[in-house]
Amino acid sequence: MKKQLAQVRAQIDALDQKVVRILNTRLKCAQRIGELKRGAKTRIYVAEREADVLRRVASANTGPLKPAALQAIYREIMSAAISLEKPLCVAYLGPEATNTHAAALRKFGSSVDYRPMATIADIFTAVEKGEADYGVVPVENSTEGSVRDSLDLFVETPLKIVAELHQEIEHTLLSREPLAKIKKVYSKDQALAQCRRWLQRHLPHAQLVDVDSTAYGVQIAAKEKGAAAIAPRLAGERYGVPVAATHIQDLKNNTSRFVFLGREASGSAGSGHDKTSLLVSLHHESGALLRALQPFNRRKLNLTRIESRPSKLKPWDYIFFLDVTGHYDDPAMQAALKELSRKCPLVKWLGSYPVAKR
Ligand SMILES: O=C(O)C(=O)C[C@]1(C(=O)O)C=C[C@@H](O)C=C1
Repeated sequence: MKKQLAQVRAQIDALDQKVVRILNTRLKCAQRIGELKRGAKTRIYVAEREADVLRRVASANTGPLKPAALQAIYREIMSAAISLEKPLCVAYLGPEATNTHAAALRKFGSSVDYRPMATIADIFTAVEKGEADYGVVPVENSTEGSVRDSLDLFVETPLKIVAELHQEIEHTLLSREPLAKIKKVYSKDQALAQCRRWLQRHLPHAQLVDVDSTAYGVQIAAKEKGAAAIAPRLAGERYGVPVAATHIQDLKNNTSRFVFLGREASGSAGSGHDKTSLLVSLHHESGALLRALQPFNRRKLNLTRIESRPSKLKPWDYIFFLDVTGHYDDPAMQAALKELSRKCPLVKWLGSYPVAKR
């Protein structure tokens, strides 16, 4: 057995040499692409190309490599490629170890720079001002629905959505105290709401305190007597707060959708499997919403989401967020948008980007 083990390990050693050589050859190609992009002043991160690369390698995979492992490996390879093309900075809702941080790492890998921001509004501002190249914000959750803080910021921002990601969210109660001694639970409003029933059952007398992020709640719970936080388990490890209870979200498969914001929209070619996000306001007349949706329906453009928010300009005046399958530059989408613009006082294109796997 010892001899056989040594033989197979020698085989692995030889293969590793080859893998490293091939990786470096691939990275040299990325460096060349970087030169070309810098010369032409075009985008370094190209979501639609990454989606294409991931599709190609997935279809070449005959196993035993698992699809998720292949995807994670390629995430890191492309992250290394990006960092050789140009140092990129991604702003996320900090401090470290929030769910938004995890989503950012899953999208951009570990070779780019990350910048924690105190609030969701700060993420928009950092990208708008060019202090970060991209920003990541949560937009909706399968248990609690829309993240209002994020949606409202889309009204004013010139930024475009360049990518999306679905991430399963598991909540952990972190505290230095046993359950019986917990008087306050700190977390982001969305996380508190996703654990509402568990909190009623196990901590009915605790005060629930809404703070700017889950990991910020953990920083408070690290210092305050009688305090706990709802956050990712990793945040407990990061800030030295022990686990008091795990899997406390009310629904299994609790998933959040994150979007990535950039100053430049994704390319006109698209990935072939894209989604377009829009913000629309309507005239106050009966049937206005129906008429606004007809241009998509007639062209068989699938409406995957509609969400209303108060316009904040007048009471009972609303704006609508629409997600439609297809790319902004598709002829059918262009025709639908032209028609929509004739019917609505405001149509704002928020971005077109590859549809993420759920
Ligand atoms: O094809 C490009 O535009 C590249 O920069 C290369 C590459 C890759 O490593 O495959 C890296 C970053 C981009 O986001 C997309 C793809």
